[in-house]
Amino acid sequence: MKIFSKEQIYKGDKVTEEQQSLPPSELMERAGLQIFNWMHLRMQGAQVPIHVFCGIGNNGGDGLVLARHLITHGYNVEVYVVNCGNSRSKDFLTSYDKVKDVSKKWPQLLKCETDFPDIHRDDIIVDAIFGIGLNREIESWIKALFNHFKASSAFTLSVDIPSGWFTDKPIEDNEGVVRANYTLSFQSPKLIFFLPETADCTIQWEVIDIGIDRDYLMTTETEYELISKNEVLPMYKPRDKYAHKGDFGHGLIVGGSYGKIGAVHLATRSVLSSGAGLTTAFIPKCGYVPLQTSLPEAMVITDADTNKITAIDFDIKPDAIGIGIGMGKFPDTVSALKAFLKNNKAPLVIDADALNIISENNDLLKLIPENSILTPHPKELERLIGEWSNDFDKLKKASDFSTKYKVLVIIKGANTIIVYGQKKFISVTGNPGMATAGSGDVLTGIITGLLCQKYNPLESALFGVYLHGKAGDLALEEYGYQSLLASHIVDYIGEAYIDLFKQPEQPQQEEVEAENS
Ligand SMILES: NC(=O)C1=CN([C@@H]2O[C@H](COP(=O)(O)OP(=O)(O)OC[C@H]3O[C@@H](n4cnc5c(N)ncnc54)[C@H](O)[C@@H]3O)[C@@H](O)[C@H]2O)[C@@H](O)CC1
Ligand SMILES: Nc1ncnc2c1ncn2[C@@H]1O[C@H](COP(=O)(O)OP(=O)(O)O)[C@@H](O)[C@H]1O
Ligand SMILES: [K+]
Repeated sequence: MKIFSKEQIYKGDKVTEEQQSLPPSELMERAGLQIFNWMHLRMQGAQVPIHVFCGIGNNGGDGLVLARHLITHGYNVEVYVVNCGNSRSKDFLTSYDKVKDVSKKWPQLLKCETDFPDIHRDDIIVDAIFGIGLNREIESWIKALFNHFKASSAFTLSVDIPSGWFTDKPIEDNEGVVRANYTLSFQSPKLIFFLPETADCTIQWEVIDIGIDRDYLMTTETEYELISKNEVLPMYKPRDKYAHKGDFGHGLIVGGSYGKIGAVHLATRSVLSSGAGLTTAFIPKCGYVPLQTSLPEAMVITDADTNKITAIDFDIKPDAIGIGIGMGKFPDTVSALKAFLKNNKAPLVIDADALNIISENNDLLKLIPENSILTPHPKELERLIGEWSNDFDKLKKASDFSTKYKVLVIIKGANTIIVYGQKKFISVTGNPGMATAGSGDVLTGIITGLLCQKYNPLESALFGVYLHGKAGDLALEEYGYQSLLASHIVDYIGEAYIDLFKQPEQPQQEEVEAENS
């Protein structure tokens, strides 16, 4: 699903109005009606007090359309206009007049703190004060209004975007914003729903379709895209009945040191479980017996050294290599990585200590093959690209890094972001149960396994991050947040593949008949 920028949304409105020859404020009518339908479906006429707070731009206009429908359907509604200036939008004024057609009560004008209404914790707040048009700091009395919402603990439904948040830059005052329980976002979600510093703007969100021109939506390239099942399903490569293991490539995991052979086990098993035909681990000698015993499907090649990697020599021809897991940064290992990068021709997934070594030896960056996949967690990313001032700055720096060195950067986190030059993909699979030792090693293994099977680097990164998160989500159902282990994620890679082809559950015929009767 594409995430449109504010500028693209405004352009989409214009194109739609032209293409569909819409009368003025028709899109606002659609927006307000859709929000009403959403509420009506859930509230079924319940007389809970609903406080609709409207700004004076089009977001406020949407709020007024909603309020009008709530009033005509007999809901218990109070409408307020948050008077923060004189530049009321044309469509706002049209909606304002229409509210007066259906109610004798004028919307209450709020101008300062003494005007604030009482809000009970069981009431509902609709926040239609600022939308994507917010363009400057908010006055302090409006921030006080936002705090009044918060203090009430009432359920807060935000229209399009919680008020006070910008679509493309951080907020300056952490207190001067609305934090919504639910946000109904028009046509596409907002980027801020997915970034660590801003995701608490809303607990849940949903996209509302207001019929923006389909061609425009299809043909407009966006900087950000959400990745879920719909996006990865077309990448899946089905298996031919007569396929043999030679068709699915040979994956190599290079890593491990004394006490960290388990990490290699997890990654190697993930290469196998994601579908590679053959898999080899290159490790120090100390890992030979444990790995051969615990993972009979894998082959093992050892370094000359017992405890660490000192020279990455092998006589196999891997189709993809995942390197860095549990490897340490011993001087001999640093030299081994340098020598390896100079000679290597295979596609790479670079993780953990290999990333840390590269961060400390910038001259190695130019040795990384084009389209290699780097999988840093935030601390490793900082070592690579330097400090950032906020999430937007982080994404810009990561994009510049990806463009400069022609590599893919996977920023791991609650919502993992795959950076491919200036384009960014956000994966929404995964859960906090995966914040556990070794889960990153599993991701490296999965992506290496996909590269082996001739998924191209971008597909491997997107599909790999999706499968990893999905396997974690499925494993969660069995183990719960606390007991989920990285090896459980590996166990569920197969279920994650199978789930690709499961349809959402359809209601049984009897249920449909009961609903219709
Ligand atoms: N395709 C879409 O997504 C559509 C969006 N619509 C709505 O239109 C909204 C955008 O409308 P607008 O562009 O009018 O913008 P907003 O309604 O977000 O607000 C802009 C108004 O607030 C003022 N303002 C901005 N920052 C302020 C501040 N800090 N303090 C006081 N006043 C401030 C502006 O001068 C302007 O008058 C969307 O968020 C959405 O709710 C719909 O009405 C139609 C279709
Ligand atoms: N709260 C979370 N929600 C979703 N995924 C998470 C969360 N915390 C961690 N993960 C995922 O778990 C993995 C952790 O990787 P990493 O930090 O490298 O762990 P390790 O080094 O222990 O293997 C990443 O893929 C990350 O996206
Ligand atoms: K809003």
